[in-house]
Amino acid sequence: MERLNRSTFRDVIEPPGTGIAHLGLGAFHRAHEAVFTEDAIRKAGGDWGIAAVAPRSRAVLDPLLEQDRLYSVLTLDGEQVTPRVLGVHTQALHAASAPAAVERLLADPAVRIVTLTVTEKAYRADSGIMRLLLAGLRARAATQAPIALVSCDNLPSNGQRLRELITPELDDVSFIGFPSTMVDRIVPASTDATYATAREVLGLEDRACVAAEPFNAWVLEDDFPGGRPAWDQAGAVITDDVAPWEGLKLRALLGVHSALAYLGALAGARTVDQALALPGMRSAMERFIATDIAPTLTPPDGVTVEQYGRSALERFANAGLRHRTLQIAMDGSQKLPQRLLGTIADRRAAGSVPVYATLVLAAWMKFVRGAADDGTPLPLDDPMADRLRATPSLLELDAVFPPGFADDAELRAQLSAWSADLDRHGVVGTLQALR
Ligand SMILES: NC(=O)c1ccc[n+]([C@@H]2O[C@H](COP(=O)([O-])OP(=O)(O)OC[C@H]3O[C@@H](n4cnc5c(N)ncnc54)[C@H](O)[C@@H]3O)[C@@H](O)[C@H]2O)c1
Ligand SMILES: O=P(O)(O)OC[C@@H](O)[C@@H](O)[C@H](O)[C@H](O)CO
Repeated sequence: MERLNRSTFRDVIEPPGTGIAHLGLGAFHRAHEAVFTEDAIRKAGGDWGIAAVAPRSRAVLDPLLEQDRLYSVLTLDGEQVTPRVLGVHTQALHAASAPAAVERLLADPAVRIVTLTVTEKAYRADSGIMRLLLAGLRARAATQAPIALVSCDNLPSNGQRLRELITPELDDVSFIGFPSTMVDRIVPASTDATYATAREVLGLEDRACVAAEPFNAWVLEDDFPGGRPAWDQAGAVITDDVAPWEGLKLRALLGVHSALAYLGALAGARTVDQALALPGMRSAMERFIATDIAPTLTPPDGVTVEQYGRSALERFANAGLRHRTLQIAMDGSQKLPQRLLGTIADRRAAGSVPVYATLVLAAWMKFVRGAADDGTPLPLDDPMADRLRATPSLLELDAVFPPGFADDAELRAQLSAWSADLDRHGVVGTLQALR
């Protein structure tokens, strides 16, 4: 079968120039920012082509280069597949082997935006990608060409987080904007089944394709000193304050996603939709949202947490996505603080013990121990894996847990009760007893 490229597929955009450097050439960027940006260029023009930077692995970079940087996004709605070929990438670079080229890109005044999807664990001044970003910004200081650094990672106040990371390392940040953003589209890692679907629907071999759900959302603060694509004309929401959206997403969507990942993985569910279909799971998740999460959030005007949570559950039920529970379960030590532990801390401060949230925490603790309910080994893919496995009382890890958790007798009692239930009855037995 022929390969997807600019000769085999001609009806595709070719941006007139590069205005964005993107760090983190993973699945998410290809189905989210790239789609918004291509739509914005189609609607309003602009030299906003994207130079994508793969920090370490060449697994996406090489196929993309072989395909003239074209790839498809396969939108999956149950059994229905809608393909779309994107051509918004003007360059693709490898940071690990060509750091000087990336540094030049970041210093280039024509590039006015740097976006990032580098996962939670890369947000440290000493991570390789941050050091490279800092080197590029130091080189850029010579021209002071205005630029926005836009985190598209699932972190609270992600713009502020970047600002706090970057500011102490540079003499001058006056030419840099740090808008916070809320990004939302479920984009599972591609598998052989994804490549097979692409072959079927495109009639071409596409080794850089990604599959995604129909839903796609982006809320951004407007802090772009060098301008930005007309993302608003492509459906993005530009706001003064992203915090209410962020809180909702982190706790009512991602908190529930992680809950399904840990409870599901323990029960032997391979995918999120399978986890949600376990007996008792949906009603437990509805109660987790209504009883534990909702009281901790002030949602944006016109939205209720329960409504938002119900729509999140509908999205998780999309069987076409086959999003693996073990993928979402990765890096729990980096994800749970913003997805779950904030909810627990807020409920404890209000004098309540959040029963469903502590069940999820007990499930993560059992997951860390490495065996499913039927004894099947579970992998612990986490930058703190060694410390997690070596620590007898996880609540004492202050790199993960907020202060006060370790000494909270009521919280400990609820957690022990759930741990005993999970050990004795497994996830399904525990959930069924809740009904
Ligand atoms: N996939 C989704 O559904 C989704 C949705 C919303 C937000 N996000 C955000 O995007 C991030 C990436 O998701 P993805 O699906 O693209 O994952 P992915 O595994 O496909 O890609 C991860 C990217 O991050 C880079 N990376 C990983 N660890 C790094 C490190 N220590 N230093 C520098 N770079 C590193 C990888 O090289 C890769 O380019 C997530 O962590 C999340 O914050 C993902
Ligand atoms: O991408 P991760 O690994 O940080 O988290 C896995 C999922 O929970 C997450 O990617 C969601 O699918 C996404 O954030 C929905 O917008």
